[in-house]
Amino acid sequence: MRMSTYFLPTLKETPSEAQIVSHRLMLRAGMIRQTSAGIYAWLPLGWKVLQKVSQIVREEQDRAGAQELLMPTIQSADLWKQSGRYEAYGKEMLRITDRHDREMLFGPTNEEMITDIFKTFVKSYKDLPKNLYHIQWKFRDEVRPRFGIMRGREFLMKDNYSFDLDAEGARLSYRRMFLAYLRTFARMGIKAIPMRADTGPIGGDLSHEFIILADTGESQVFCDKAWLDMDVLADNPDANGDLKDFFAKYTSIYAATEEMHDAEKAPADLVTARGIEVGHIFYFGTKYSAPMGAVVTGPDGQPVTVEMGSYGIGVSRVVAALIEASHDDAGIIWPDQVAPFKVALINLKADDAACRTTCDDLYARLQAAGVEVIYDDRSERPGAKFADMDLIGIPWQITIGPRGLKAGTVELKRRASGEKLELPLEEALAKVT
Ligand SMILES: Nc1ncnc2c1ncn2[C@@H]1O[C@H](COS(=O)(=O)NC(=O)[C@@H](N)CS)[C@@H](O)[C@H]1O
Repeated sequence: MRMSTYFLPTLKETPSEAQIVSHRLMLRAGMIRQTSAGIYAWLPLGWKVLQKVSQIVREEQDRAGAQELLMPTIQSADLWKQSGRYEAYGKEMLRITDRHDREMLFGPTNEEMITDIFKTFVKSYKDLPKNLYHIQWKFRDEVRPRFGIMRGREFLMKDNYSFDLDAEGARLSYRRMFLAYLRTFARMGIKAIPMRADTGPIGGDLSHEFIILADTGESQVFCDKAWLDMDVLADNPDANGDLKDFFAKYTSIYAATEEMHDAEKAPADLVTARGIEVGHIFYFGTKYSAPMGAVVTGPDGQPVTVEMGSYGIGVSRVVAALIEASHDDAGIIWPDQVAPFKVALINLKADDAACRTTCDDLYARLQAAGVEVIYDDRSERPGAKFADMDLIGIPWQITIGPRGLKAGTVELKRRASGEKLELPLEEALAKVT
């Protein structure tokens, strides 16, 4: 992508309405545009990151045996009347009446809808377990949307729903999702700590929130210092096993949200911090399958009400949480795994023929090698180019200028460390491909 044509409306000033760093940087980096309270358009740079985050979520769901589908955003109120949540959900639910005066709503979550779909088609225990997910926009009419997309009203969520014959099976599904969540966030280059949590309006009696430690987090959390050095990707339990040892290990290291914190049980090495909830998983048994009649024929021929759980990740919130966890005064520092581009190619002198030819060739070679590159070919001052690339957080910068060309070198900079190397173009190319 060439900066001279890219729709990237970066801002020089810090928007006054932005109170936390991720909101400020997402606006300044031209990633989002508020269209109304708590509702945002995702501009090209932001959309690229959102898709990368979604793809890692998708890969780990598929790896855990979940199956992707897509449910609509608009739902019939009838489903919510069956489960008894229509009134209980309260003002956060956006209620709509269609032209035939049918009561509809913009879905804040999909337990009822997925249970209705499941029960229509699954009649026998032989078809269990099932774990179905989608990545879909949700609407929650938050009384005070704030912090940009961190607490929005329309937001992107990956939500799973598991169906099992009995509680033991449902707890295995829960452990499989627990592993998938630890892997998902670790693959994005962030540390999300699973904490025993309250179940709230979703319900049930077993629940964990996955919390990223960040000074601007909305929740107060407590955890054993051991969590800070944990490398879950080094742990590779047999995903087809019962995961009991794995689950016991990671739930025995103290971590609790404020509601669940118990000072008596806290370890000596206790970390108290602010946290951002990026995921929340629940086991809630027959809370929805009973009132909605999701029943299968059991092994003995008798009817069995299926046992369920649901598992959510705030995909759009993760983008903001990534920035909260990884930025500096110059701007965003994207982990390689989710960066919108891998290389920023900066031409210091756009009107210098030799620089332009060398940059155009390198741009073509990087693209041919499948490297995602953003090429600053504008006639801007060098300082403005460096500032923009630092702001939008591209992991590698390759800078080409007249002096370097004469010396036969380019400058390669690693955004995260700030380390700069002067080296031959071929060596720089080798480092980023
Ligand atoms: N207003 C919001 N803005 C952005 N993300 C949100 C918002 N509300 C919730 N989320 C994200 O969505 C995740 C799941 O939401 S939840 O309410 O905890 N769980 C559910 O809705 C379950 N149905 C999971 S399938 C949260 O962990 C959080 O990361």
